[in-house]
Amino acid sequence: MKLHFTKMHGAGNDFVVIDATARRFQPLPALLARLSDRRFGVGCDQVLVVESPSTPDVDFDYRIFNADGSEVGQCGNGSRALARFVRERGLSDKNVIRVRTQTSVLELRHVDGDRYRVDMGVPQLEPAAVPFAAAARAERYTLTLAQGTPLEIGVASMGNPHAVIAVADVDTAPVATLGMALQSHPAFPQSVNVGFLQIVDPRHVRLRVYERGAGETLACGSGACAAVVVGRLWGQLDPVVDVQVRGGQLTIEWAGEGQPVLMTGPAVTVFEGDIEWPN
Ligand SMILES: N[C@H](CCC[C@H](N)C(=O)O)C(=O)O
Repeated sequence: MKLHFTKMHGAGNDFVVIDATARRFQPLPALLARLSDRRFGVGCDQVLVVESPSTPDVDFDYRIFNADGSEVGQCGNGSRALARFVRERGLSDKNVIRVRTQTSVLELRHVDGDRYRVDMGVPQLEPAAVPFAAAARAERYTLTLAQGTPLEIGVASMGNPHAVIAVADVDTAPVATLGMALQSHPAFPQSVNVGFLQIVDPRHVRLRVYERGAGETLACGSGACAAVVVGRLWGQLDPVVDVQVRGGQLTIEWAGEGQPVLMTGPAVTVFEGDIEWPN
């Protein structure tokens, strides 16, 4: 069987996108590995599957699989890629489309050129909703790492779990070391995406993210949203922030508690292809 796919990226966070609106896609582990593996397969951070809606309140269902095969409930950069994918393939004639993931309903729209805008929903800040083991909600938590080092973090969910660490310089931050340490920390029962946030000024930040199930990516949309939410809760960021990531730039807007986070950024189609796969 020939499986058609589209290779896309959002600020360097890259995806293999499958149109499963007309034909069901079976997310077999070996097939996901073939699509994700950068040497033995196509290669991407996440595989995105677009399906016909399971409920009338949305236009599409949207499944997200990390490079390690784990299925998750949010992918911000991926949602912009999905908006472009739907537009380019004429899967909808609407200007604003609603998509459902395992954990969220998102609203997507084309802005201009390569730029798309996503309503990422209201961030969840209660520890149990992340999930994160803490007695009560706080703006800052202190975790003790294996070697006894205390670490101060912010925590938020955008439909997927995020920890945010303030650093003086993202270029020298111990992204992989601390990222892996937090991902295996018992306080995060479903692991976590770990953001390293350098605040340049209240309107400009730099960010690197060590993602759950993918390692460090060149951009993480939900990570950029979580970092701005935490930075605003710390009283250090404006309502509109430009987030410089290694693969480009995202603009994140958050008016405050109880309000949705809006993310604007690029989505690019790189190429299309087919792989042979036994059906
Ligand atoms: N790259 C994605 C995040 C994927 C989420 C995944 N790493 C997880 O939650 O496990 C983004 O732009 O939001």
